[in-house]
Parts: sequence; C-alpha cells; structure tokens
Amino acid sequence: MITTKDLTKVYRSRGREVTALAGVDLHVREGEVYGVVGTSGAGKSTLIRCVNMLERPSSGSVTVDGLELTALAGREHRAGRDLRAARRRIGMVFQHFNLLSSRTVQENVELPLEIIGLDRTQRRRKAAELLDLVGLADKARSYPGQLSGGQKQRVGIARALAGDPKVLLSDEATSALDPETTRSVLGLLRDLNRQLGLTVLLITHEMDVIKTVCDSAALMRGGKVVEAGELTDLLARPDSLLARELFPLGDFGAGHPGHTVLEITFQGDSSAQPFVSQLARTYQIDINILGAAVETIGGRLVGRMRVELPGAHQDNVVPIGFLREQGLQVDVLDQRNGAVA
Ligand SMILES: Nc1ncnc2c1ncn2[C@@H]1O[C@H](COP(=O)(O)OP(=O)(O)OP(=O)(O)O)[C@@H](O)[C@H]1O
Repeated sequence: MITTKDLTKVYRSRGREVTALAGVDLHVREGEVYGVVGTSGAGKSTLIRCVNMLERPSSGSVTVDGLELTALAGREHRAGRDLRAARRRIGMVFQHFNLLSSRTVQENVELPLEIIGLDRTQRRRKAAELLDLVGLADKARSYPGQLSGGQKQRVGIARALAGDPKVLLSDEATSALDPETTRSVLGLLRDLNRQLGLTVLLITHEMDVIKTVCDSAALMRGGKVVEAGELTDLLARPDSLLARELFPLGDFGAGHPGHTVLEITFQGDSSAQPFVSQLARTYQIDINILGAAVETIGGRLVGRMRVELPGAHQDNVVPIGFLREQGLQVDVLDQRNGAVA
C-alpha cells in the first residue's frame, strides 16, 4: 500500500547540508498498522512528510495505493492537480492536533469537506458521521479549547478521515498525551484500522506505542532503516534490535559456569504448553528458571523465559531439539558475553 524506494532527503540551509533520509526502503502492506521508531533526529518526521509529499524528496520514489506520488510531483499544472487529488486519499494526524481554535469541532471536521467542494448539507452529515465514529458526537458544537488533549486528537482523526482515505499517517499523534489517553487514542486507531480496513503508518519515539498497536515496525537510525519486519517475525529473531527493545531481558540472571543457558520465546498457542515440566520429565534434568516475562505485543501474547540446563551446549542438543519441535524459539546464550551464540 505504501512503498518507498531508495528515498533520500537532503536539507540545505545556510550553506550546510543535512542528510535526513539516506536511502529508505519501506514497504507497508494494505490493512496493517506499521510503526517507525527511532530516537530524535533519526529522520522519522522527514520520512512521513515525504510519504505525502509535504516535503519533496531529493531522490527516490514514493508509491501510495499504486500511484507513484514522486512522478506526480512535477511542476506542470496537471501534475499538481493529480498530486492534490492523491493526497486527499491520505489522512494525516499531527502531534499538536493542528485544529482551528475559532471553529467548532464540527466546523474543524468540515474544513477538508469544504475544500473537496461538498455542499453544506453533505458536509454536516459527513462530519456528524465522523464525529460519531470517533466517539465525539456530543462535542460537535464545542470549541477545541473546551476539549481534553485526547478529545482534540479524536477531532484531528475525524478530520483526517474526511476524504475517506485508504491510508492514515500519524506523526507522533500520542506524544502530547498522558499514558491512559494514549492507550485510548491508540485503541481508536486500531479500531479504525479494523473497521475501515485503513492502512496506518505511524511514527513514534515510544516503544510502547509499537508494542500496543503495530503489526510491523521499522527502526530508524541516522536517516536509514536498520531493521524492519512483522513484530511476530522480529520477536523470533535472536539478533533483532527491535525485539530486544520490545522485550528487554537484561535483568535476568546470566547463569552458572558449566551450564547451558537458553532463551525461549513463545507466542500465541505455544505459551500454554507446560514445556518446562515436560522437558524435565522427559529427560530427567533439573531446569533452573533464571527469569521470565509475558507481554501482549500487537494483541498477541508473547513470553520469554531464560532457563539453565546442566552441562555444556553439546550435552543438551537433544533437549534443545525437543523444545524447538514444540514450536518454540530457542536461542543458546553465550555466557561469556551474554550474547546469543
Ligand atoms: N527543515 C529542515 N531544515 C534543515 N534540517 C532539517 C529540517 N528538518 C529536519 N532537519 C534535520 O534532519 C534530520 C532528521 O530530522 P527529523 O525531524 O526528520 O527527525 P525525527 O526522527 O523526526 O526527530 P524528532 O523525533 O526529534 O522529530 C535532523 O538532523 C534534523 O535536524
């Protein structure tokens, strides 16, 4: 649904050049919630602004819903008109809501409908539907100044949906909100994604946002995507940086010399299996549990456990094979440096 190929953006100001995007390849599938995470300055805002051409990329391409926007971004009149039409199918939600304070909630939502050219009755009906969808039907006549942060963001989301977009871009939509309001706004985004089949691309600096709402994620550093994929796949990859941050196990014990330390990741159904006791019974071995944690990631239960088996790695090849046969992700930890061997 959204594809960027070798996307670069170089800002030039006062004789200085800053490379904000250094060849970004991103692929967001239709109907998924995709999160881009990274620290300040990584290039996240630039990326999302290039996706809807608020910012012109220096090179590379952006395709949304089969239409190459970078090819439409020419200077002729017609190209500009086509780009504006394509942009209407892309909704955008901002960190600071960007509502007009002199207009009521209803009028804020009507604004893009005015630009599309709907008449007054059509605008009213559509705005009422959208406010109902975001749970704010009773606030239509209020002004933004009378609303809480979470309510303002709901208005921002209703406004973003006015052009019936297939894609919603969210630029740190919950960064200005408290944790509880963040959860409810993320819940709304998830509901809209499911109900309307809306593809959502969001940027955030918070891992919790990725954990709560995303199907897939990309990690950006220094203008590049250093890792990307579906969360369930990333969690099964022992070397995944995103998985380590989504599910830190740093405080777990590192084990004792002469033992084999395993990190076991289980998802969905396999979490119910009493694999530790099965392993102990089948192979008559004492298993020491060094730590365990369970999290809900992307609506799916994921657990990690660090266990210690007596003996060296080569003595435990059969029990490790047994665990893997149960559908578990098993990584053998190198005790010298705590890394996965
Ligand atoms: N308009 C601009 N002119 C010059 N440099 C810019 C401009 N916008 C961004 N940059 C620079 O580009 C780089 C990437 O910035 P960007 O805002 O995309 O990062 P970010 O990951 O969104 O960070 P933050 O979370 O702080 O917004 C930074 O070095 C930034 O200073």
